[in-house]
Amino acid sequence: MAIKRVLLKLSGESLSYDKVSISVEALKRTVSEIKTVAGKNIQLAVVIGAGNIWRGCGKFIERVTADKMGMLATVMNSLALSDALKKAGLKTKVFSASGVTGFAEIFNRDKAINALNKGYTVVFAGGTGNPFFTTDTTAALRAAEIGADILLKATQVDGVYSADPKKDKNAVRYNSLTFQEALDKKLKIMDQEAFSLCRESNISISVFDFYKNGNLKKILSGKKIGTVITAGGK
Ligand SMILES: Nc1ncnc2c1ncn2[C@@H]1O[C@H](COP(=O)(O)OP(=O)(O)O)[C@@H](O)[C@H]1O
Ligand SMILES: O=c1ccn([C@@H]2O[C@H](COP(=O)(O)OP(=O)(O)O)[C@@H](O)[C@H]2O)c(=O)[nH]1
Repeated sequence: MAIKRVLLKLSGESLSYDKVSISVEALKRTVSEIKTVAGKNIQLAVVIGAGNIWRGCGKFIERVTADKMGMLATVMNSLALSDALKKAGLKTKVFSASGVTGFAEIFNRDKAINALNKGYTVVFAGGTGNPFFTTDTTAALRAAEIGADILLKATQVDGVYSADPKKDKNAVRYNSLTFQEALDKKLKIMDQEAFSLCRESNISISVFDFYKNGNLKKILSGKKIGTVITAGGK
């Protein structure tokens, strides 16, 4: 099946080189990767996390409040990304899960699909709007809502392994997996909720190393890199 509508999940660290802020150089690099695919027969929606701004707060601040801060931080990242994409010549729209009057339009599925059909790169901010969730689950949710053909999970590792490859040097990489296998093996590359949602909506997930230049384009050109997680067998 030809891929037309894509949900790209970026972690907040894709906008940062020091893991604690937004850096212009990291932002520019992320934008240049997105620019190689957006608008070229591909409808692109992006969910961006906020690990760069938020990580660590949870230890000091009560969970629900910390989660609200995390969601607000995704709004900041989304505004930064959207603005940088505009500077690079793309049309963009930001939709936020919760009302942030004056900053971004509130999420509306029909409006988001309409914008994608008109060639806008759409950025979904504010997570799901609820604490106790992550932006991985947000990505799966929005992918299902907009009827995305695939969810691309951009990470610092080159696929899904039998264990976290940053912690276990004996971890083995999978080329492909089923959702059932990912759930049964409790693979921590994404939340179990995200796997379940994608399985229900039959949306494949591709986990790939976003930090190698050209990988995003390669995946959308059909090159087999990273790990693909699907409903079907290996
Ligand atoms: N089974 C696994 N396979 C691959 N990565 C895993 C696995 N379990 C945990 N991880 C970790 O999950 C991380 C993905 O975290 P995330 O914050 O979403 O993206 P990023 O890679 O940008 O930090 C990887 O960097 C990796 O260290
Ligand atoms: O629906 C959501 C999405 C996000 N968050 C909060 O926002 C933080 C930032 O998102 P995430 O950790 O997914 O960012 P990433 O690791 O992708 O940069 C999360 O940890 C949560 O605290 C939340 O409460 N609900």
